Amino acid sequence: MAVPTFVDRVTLRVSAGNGGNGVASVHREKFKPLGGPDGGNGGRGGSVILRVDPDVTTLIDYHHSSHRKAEHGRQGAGAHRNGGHGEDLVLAVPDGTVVSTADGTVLGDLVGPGSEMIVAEGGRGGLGNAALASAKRKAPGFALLGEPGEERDIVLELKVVADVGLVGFPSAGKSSLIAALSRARPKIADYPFTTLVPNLGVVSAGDVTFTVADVPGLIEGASEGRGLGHDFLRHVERCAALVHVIDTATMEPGREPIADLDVIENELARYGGLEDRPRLVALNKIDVPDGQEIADMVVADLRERGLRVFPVSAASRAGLRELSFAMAEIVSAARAERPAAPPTRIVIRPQAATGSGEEFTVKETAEGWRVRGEKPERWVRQTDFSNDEAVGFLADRLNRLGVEDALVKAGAVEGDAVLIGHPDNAVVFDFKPGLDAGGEILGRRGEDNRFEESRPAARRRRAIDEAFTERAPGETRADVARRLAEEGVPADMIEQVARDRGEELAEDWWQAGWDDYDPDARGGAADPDDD
Ligand SMILES: Nc1nc2c(ncn2[C@@H]2O[C@H](COP(=O)(O)OP(=O)(O)OP(=O)(O)O)[C@@H](O)[C@H]2O)c(=O)[nH]1
Ligand SMILES: [Mg+2]
Repeated sequence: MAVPTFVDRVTLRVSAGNGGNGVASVHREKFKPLGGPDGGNGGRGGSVILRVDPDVTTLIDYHHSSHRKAEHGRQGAGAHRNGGHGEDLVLAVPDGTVVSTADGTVLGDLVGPGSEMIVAEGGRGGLGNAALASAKRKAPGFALLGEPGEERDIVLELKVVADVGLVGFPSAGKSSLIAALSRARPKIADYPFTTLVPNLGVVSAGDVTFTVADVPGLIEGASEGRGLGHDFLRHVERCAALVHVIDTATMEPGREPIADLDVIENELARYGGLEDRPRLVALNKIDVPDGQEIADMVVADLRERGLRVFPVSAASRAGLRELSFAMAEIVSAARAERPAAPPTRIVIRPQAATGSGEEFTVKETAEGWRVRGEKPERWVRQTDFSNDEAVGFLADRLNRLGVEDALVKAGAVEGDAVLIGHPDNAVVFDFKPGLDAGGEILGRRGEDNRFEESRPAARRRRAIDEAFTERAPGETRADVARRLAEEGVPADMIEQVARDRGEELAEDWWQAGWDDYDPDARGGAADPDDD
């Protein structure tokens, strides 16, 4: 298999899996008509993860298929069964992949085999009603929805992390050498700056396999950014060893091998930080008669400087074997000396929607009061708005966070629109402040969602009365009473309505089926987001 064209930049859409929904279920058993809530939690959605794989050298796969999705989490079920997690999608990327947003913000730089980065986090699973139970809300008749997985566009860019960097003047034959040593097929031409982005070749010599980067040509002043200097030097920085590629056959005035070497070394020195890299010298183009002559003239001088020098020809392949084995040697030495850096692990956390470190913000807009914040927005996503109790639970959560207080303080009055979330997909509520500070506030536009303390007593009595009247076949009065109690209706109110209707409720009507269920044993912490 030929190494494909080097691809060093690609835009990719990544979609994490949605979290599974939690489930509302009540334990039922023969002779125990009413058990505790036993709805399991939804599973977490799979995340999309980038991981450096040393066997991958290009980003070409992502050109062919540029939208990648992880698996969704599965729903919870009764009997405390939690839904399975969605499988993470792990995408193999080359060492040195830089990840950024479409607008150029760098999110991370993956260097070192095994380094990884979560680029889209799977949605959390929703809690089932078992997990939502508390002393106050003994058997919630609702569960939380799973959250959608993250989705974003990312730009992957390969910044070479090669074992060996080839450095030299433009047209010295760096790309030609890479092509001769490996299966890489970079562009080769007889004009300077043919190579604009680094090429990477995989070279084997004996039992050592290593990567060689062919990078843009270097000229005097490169350390100050002349030519493609800076780009070039940034790539070289990541190489463990350097090979000077020197053109022995150049006709340009003022150019000769030792002067060329000095110019390049001077630029490397001015860029800094490269002093410790071992170096080799390849005197290229000895197939040209003049080139061979010049090489013979300078070899001794260069060796006197303590350099290992290899007269070679990318064209005739003369000297390439010796050069590649010398490269393998210094690569092995460098690897032995510098154990691989521990892999990095980066997680892109979504930006806090408020950007202020506060839990939420309230702003007045033309459409109404806009509430932004990680928690309020997540809670809204988790809410099943077709379930009154679930909406009530949301209202409680928002209250405890202080959203109502903040709205009142900001000047919101009853009937104002309140929008929670991003302008594109906000949920709109009518503001309806509670009578006391701790009272609940929010219902969805046009609905009164609560079946708890908020309802006027008369309406609640009517609802209880209805529940008794509409008793299902086989359901006893005690069953109805227990169901209502589970829904949070105060026991004395149920008893009162039952008495008014002339229904007889046994003394211990509220006990049956509860023996295996102790909400307080769960610490009564119904809301995992409450500290
Ligand atoms: N005769 C001969 N020509 C060579 C040899 N190696 C490279 N060349 C020629 O030199 C020219 C430049 O080669 P490249 O490999 O593109 O040089 P480069 O160093 O990658 O150049 P830039 O990418 O511009 O920095 C091309 O015309 C090659 O054919 C060689 O060993 N012998
Ligand atoms: Mg080149």
